[in-house]
Amino acid sequence: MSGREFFTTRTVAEALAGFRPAHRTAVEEVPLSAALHRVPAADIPSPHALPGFAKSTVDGFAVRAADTYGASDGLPSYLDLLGAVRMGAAPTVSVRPGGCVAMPTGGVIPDGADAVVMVEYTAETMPGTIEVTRPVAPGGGMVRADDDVAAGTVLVAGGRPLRAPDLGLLAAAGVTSVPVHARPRVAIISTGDEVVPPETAELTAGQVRDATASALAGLAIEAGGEPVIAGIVSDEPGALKEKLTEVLPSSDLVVVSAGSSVGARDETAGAVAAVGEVWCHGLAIKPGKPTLLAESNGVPMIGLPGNPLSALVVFGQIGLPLLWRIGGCPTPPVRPNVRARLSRDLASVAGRLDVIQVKVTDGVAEPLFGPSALLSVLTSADGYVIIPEPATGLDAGIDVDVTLYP
Ligand SMILES: Nc1nc2c(c(=O)[nH]1)N[C@H]1C(S)=C(S)[C@@H](COP(=O)(O)OP(=O)(O)OC[C@H]3O[C@@H](n4cnc5c(N)ncnc54)[C@H](O)[C@@H]3O)O[C@H]1N2
Ligand code: MOO
Repeated sequence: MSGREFFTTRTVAEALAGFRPAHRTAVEEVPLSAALHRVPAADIPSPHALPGFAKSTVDGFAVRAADTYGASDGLPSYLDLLGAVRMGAAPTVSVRPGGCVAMPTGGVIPDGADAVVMVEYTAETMPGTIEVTRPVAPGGGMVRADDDVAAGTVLVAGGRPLRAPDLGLLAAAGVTSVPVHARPRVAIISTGDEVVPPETAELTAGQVRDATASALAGLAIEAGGEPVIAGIVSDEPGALKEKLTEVLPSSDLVVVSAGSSVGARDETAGAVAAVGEVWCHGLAIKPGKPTLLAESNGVPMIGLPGNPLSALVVFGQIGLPLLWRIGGCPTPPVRPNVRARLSRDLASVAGRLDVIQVKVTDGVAEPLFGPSALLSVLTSADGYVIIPEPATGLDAGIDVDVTLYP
C-alpha cells in the first residue's frame, strides 16, 4: 500500500462550491396529476388574473362603503335592497348611493359597490330595507380581480420543486401541464468481491449482503431521482471500468460504493480516471473520508466509502445537492430541523466537517456513537448535527440544529 495516499483531499464546502459538473436533465411536459415534487424548468407566468373578478369573501350585502360610515346599533344606516347576486353568474343589478345588493360568499361584486357588509351586522327591518349596524371600509369583505395573482406574473418559480398548493394555483389559472426537468437517473454500482445480492439466503464467511445500493436508491427517490441499481462489480481489474462505460451513456449521476480507499484492491480511482476526470480523492468529512468526486462529459461520478453508514452520510451531504442541481433545482429544499440541547461534548478537528447522528428526546440531542461500519446507528437516529469545518468541537449544553430525517 506504500506510495498510495489521498492526494487531492478537499473540504465539503470546497466540493459544494467547486465541483459543478454541467450536465442537467432534459425538459419534459407533465400533467398536473404527475407534477407534485417535480422541478419546473422555468418560471410559469399566469395567463390570467386570479381570482379574475372582484368577489365577495363573506355572505352579506354589497354596498358603497361611504353609505355605512358611522353606522351603529343605536344609529343604523338604512339601505334600499336593490336585488341579489347569484353564485356563478354576472350581476344583473348595480349599486347606487343609498342602495345595497344581497351577496353570497364568492359572488361577483356588482358595479357601484366597493365593499360587502357581513349579514351578521344587518337586519331586514321591513321588506326591501336593510339596516346596517357596523361600518365597512372600502375593499372590506371582498378581494379584487388580481389580488391573488396579476396576469403575467409568476405563478410558480422555475427551479423549485412543486408543492401541493402550487398545483392548486396552476389549476386555478387553467395551466394543466408543466415543463419540468426529467428525473435524474442515478446509476448505483456496488463493488467488492465479498458483496452479494440481498436475496442471498446463506452467506459464506466474509460475505456481506449489499446494503448500500437499496439505501442509496431510497435517498435518490427522496430527492426526486430515479435509481437504477446497476449491480455488484467484482474487484477484478477492469470490471468497474467496463461497468462505468456501460452505464454512463444512460445516466445523469453515477454512484459507486466501496473501493474508494487507498488499499491495494481499491480500484475505483483508477476506473473512474479511465472514463473521466477526477476532481478530488479524499474529502475532509467524518465519516466518509475515502470519497472520490469525478465527472465524465459533465456527468458526475461519486465514489463512496465502503462502509454503508459512511456512504449514506456522504451521499446526503454531497450527492443529494448534486442530484437536485442536475434535476434543475440549484437550491435543495430546506430539510426540517429542530433546536435541541447537546447532551455531551463533541470533539472534532478544524478543517473537517463532522456529521453526528443524534436521537432527540424532550429537547435533548443525544449523540449516537459506534464505528461507521454499523448501519443501525443510522436507523436509530432522528437526525444529525453538523460540526462545521472551522470548529474544533461542540460543548455539552449548547443548543444545536438537528436536521431531521424524513
Ligand atoms: N489506510 C487507510 N485505510 C482505510 C482508510 C484510510 O483513510 N486509510 N479509511 C477507512 C474508512 S473510513 C473506510 S469507510 C473504508 C472505505 O474503504 P472502501 O471505500 O475501499 O470500502 P471497502 O474497504 O471495500 O469496504 C468497507 C466495508 O464496507 C463493506 N461494504 C462495502 N460495500 C458494501 C455494500 N454494498 N453493502 C454492505 N457493506 C458493504 C465492506 O464489506 C467492508 O466491510 O476504508 C478504511 N480504510
Ligand atoms: O469514512 Mo469511513 O467512511 O469513516 O467509515
